[in-house]
Amino acid sequence: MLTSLYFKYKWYLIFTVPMSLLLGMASMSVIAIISDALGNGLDNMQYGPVVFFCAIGLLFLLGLGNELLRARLSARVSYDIQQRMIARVSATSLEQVERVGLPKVIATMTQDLTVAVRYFHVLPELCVNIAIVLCGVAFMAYLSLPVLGLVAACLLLTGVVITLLVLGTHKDRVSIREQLDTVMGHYQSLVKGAKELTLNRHRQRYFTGRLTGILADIRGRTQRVLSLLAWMESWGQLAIFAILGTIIFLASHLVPVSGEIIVGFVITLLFLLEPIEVIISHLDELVQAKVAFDKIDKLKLAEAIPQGQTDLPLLTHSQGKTLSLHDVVYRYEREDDGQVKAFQLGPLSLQLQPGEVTLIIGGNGTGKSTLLKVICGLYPPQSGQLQIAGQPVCAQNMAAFRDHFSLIMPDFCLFEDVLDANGQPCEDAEVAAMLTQLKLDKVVSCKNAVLDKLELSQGQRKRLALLLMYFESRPIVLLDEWAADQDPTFKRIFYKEILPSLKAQGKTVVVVSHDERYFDSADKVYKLDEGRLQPMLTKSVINADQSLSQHTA
Ligand SMILES: Nc1ncnc2c1ncn2[C@@H]1O[C@H](COP(=O)(O)OP(=O)(O)OP(=O)(O)O)[C@@H](O)[C@H]1O
Repeated sequence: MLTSLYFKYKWYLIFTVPMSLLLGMASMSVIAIISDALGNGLDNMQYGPVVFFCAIGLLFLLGLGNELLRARLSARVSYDIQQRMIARVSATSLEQVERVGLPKVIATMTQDLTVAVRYFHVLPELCVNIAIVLCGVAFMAYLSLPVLGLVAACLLLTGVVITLLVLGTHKDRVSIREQLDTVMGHYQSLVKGAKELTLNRHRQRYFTGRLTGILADIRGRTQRVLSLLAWMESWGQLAIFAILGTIIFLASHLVPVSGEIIVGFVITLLFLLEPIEVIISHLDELVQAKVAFDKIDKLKLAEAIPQGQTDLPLLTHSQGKTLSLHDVVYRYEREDDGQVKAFQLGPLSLQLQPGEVTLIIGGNGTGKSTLLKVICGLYPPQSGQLQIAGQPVCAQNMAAFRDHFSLIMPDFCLFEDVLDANGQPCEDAEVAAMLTQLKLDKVVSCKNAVLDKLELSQGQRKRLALLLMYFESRPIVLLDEWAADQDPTFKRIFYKEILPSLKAQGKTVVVVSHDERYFDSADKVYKLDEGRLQPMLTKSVINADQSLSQHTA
């Protein structure tokens, strides 16, 4: 990401270099005038007050221009980095987000972005201060090359020590940042597991003990980093004062030099004290920002939403087009203590028709949820093929393919905005009517297409998810154990009214369920066993079979 930002903002950065040099030269010209006045006395000085005020006027304009440029660059980069991150997280496959894990993504979105944004704020200021120091060195070279030789030797030594100290902080900075991912995960558990931890003090002690152990390690490393920074700053100050002492007390004994030149050196070095301190502190910020950029890159987020997506025809009942899976395989693989643990779904083939309700049953961990994610393209199959209306689904048309689906999983996320099929806000009156049908009108209302309350019971939240799905109006509906949290009355309404209504609208409906009582609501029932799919006979088929055989007898 850092390289692409350099590239995008190259003109700002390139422009910063001459601006910084001009600013450095203007600063030095002011110092030269002051040193001339102090060294030669007011009667013998070469430059008058007019030159001085012109020089500080130029310094003001260049300084202001540079700060305005920096503010513009910094604000733009900050906006750009955050927008890129949102686009990249949205474009990243579910598989990759699951592989990385929520704590790492959150740590990066909150911690790394803030630090990374500072990089382009600090870089121009670093440039300016380096330019000032270089101009200061050039001015000192003009005053006396032999004395500069003394100064340069001390400055070089200081620079080497400071660089070594900065590099010394890098390892600890990386380690602190790595541990922050774990801390973020623990913070989540602390909030999510508040009930369990409050009820079990042993677990709470064990848990907080582990967390504080990590925090103690971070504390130790932070202390080491801050100590190194303190060394750096003190060393920088000491070096400047040592150089001043060398010039004042030793220079005239070592090389032939006048009092005015010594005054010039002293004033320049005192002036350079602040730029040198700024450079030292900014070097540390750059190290931190580099660690943050590396961390962002490590998430392996997608670069952007893939371009050149082709559209697929939406499935409708009248077209009678089918969604089919042909010898599809999806495999999870995880390494545990050097052993590869895997779960494989398929190879399986399945045909889903508009206006049909298909029920998937099976024990825990047999692959039902995985199958739904494969059907809707959240997990692209590793082999085999998905087809819709006879058209193969591939990477290029995957986004258009996913537009066919509404999915409600047990860990669904409820959004407060009610949007229609085109992503536009829905009419409040229509939403209110639907809330009444779902028996939610007493607890939730909708204003400007925004639901006013999401803190509800799990069964009620699932009804709201159904409401959002209804307005999205997608042709294929996938419901994973939706009815599991409903009371008996609403369970019956779901199987006997809602599913038939979806069917009548020509939707392709796939329901994962353990509700044996309602298997006859489905047109087809399949059982998953260890990732293998087997068709089952439904009651309605059995009844139809029986009545047919009675009729023929
Ligand atoms: N993200 C993942 N990474 C690795 N393995 C996973 C992942 N998600 C699920 N699995 C494994 O895949 C298998 C099938 O999981 P899945 O969630 O599809 O089962 P399920 O039939 O829906 O179970 P349940 O009825 O309990 O919801 C399980 O053995 C599970 O451990």
